[in-house]
Amino acid sequence: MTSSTKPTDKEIQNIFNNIAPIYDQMNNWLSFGVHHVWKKMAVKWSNAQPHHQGLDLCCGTGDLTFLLAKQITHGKVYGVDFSPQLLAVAQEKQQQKPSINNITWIESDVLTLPFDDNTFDCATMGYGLRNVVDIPLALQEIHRVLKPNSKVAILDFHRPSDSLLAQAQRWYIDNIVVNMAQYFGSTAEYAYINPSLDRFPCGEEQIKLGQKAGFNSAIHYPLAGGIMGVLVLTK
Ligand SMILES: C/C(=C\Cc1cc(O)c2ccccc2c1O)CCC[C@H](C)CCC[C@H](C)CCCC(C)C
Ligand SMILES: C[S@@+](CC[C@H](N)C(=O)[O-])C[C@H]1O[C@@H](n2cnc3c(N)ncnc32)[C@H](O)[C@@H]1O
Repeated sequence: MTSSTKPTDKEIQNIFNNIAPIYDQMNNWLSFGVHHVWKKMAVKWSNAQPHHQGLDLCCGTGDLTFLLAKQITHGKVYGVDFSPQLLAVAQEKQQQKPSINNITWIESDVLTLPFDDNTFDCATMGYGLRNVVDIPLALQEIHRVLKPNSKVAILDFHRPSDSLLAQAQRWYIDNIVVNMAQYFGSTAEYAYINPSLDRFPCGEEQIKLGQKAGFNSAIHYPLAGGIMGVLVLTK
């Protein structure tokens, strides 16, 4: 895989399996802990309520799944990911959280979700949409499994419209992020972020894709000056 070619499903899976042991620590260091705030905002925008059935797509090590589960005190939450190594970290983390007992972890590709139509009252996806090999299909699947009027909040990197900030973001990822990853022997895995962001549709395009997938409402909220964003889709 060269940095400009789009990786296959298997290559994406390998990237995340490889970085499982350092994934959480790197996110905390690189974002100075701020990714937890962005994740809380995504849960709020998903409109999760105590009796809901919730779904966290591309759940990885489960940060968003745990936040959803805290909000959904009387319902069930499903965390879905195709990386067994990241799911294992999520399950280890759950053992340190005995009060959270409403999560089911599922190893699956989010492009073929193992759920019936109209199952979920709310959903989240953190840093997943940019990584799936077929974004329109992922949005169609989310639309299929959500109940009518339910929301999904999709958090991901975004290129800011301010060109100086966009350059600073690119520099930060190519230098700080990749150099820190090099220390752990994971250069290639983190060097993949910038090209994946170059290919990722901007907020306006994401809104159109959401509408095309059948959602009644689509809003994109820029975060931190537009270096991140949350796409909120309502079925
Ligand atoms: C939450 C973070 C990363 C998630 C993440 C997403 C991916 O798609 C990956 C793919 C492959 C490997 C790893 C990942 C991955 O970890 C961390 C976000 C950190 C960002 C670089 C944002 C940092 C913002 C800071 C507040 C600094 C701002 C710097 C400025 C723009 C100069
Ligand atoms: C950057 S991580 C995000 C993890 C977590 N949601 C978070 O916010 O920290 C991206 C995740 O998407 C998962 N992923 C990518 N494509 C997927 C697919 N087609 N099906 C299931 N999981 C996928 C990866 O395994 C990885 O766990």
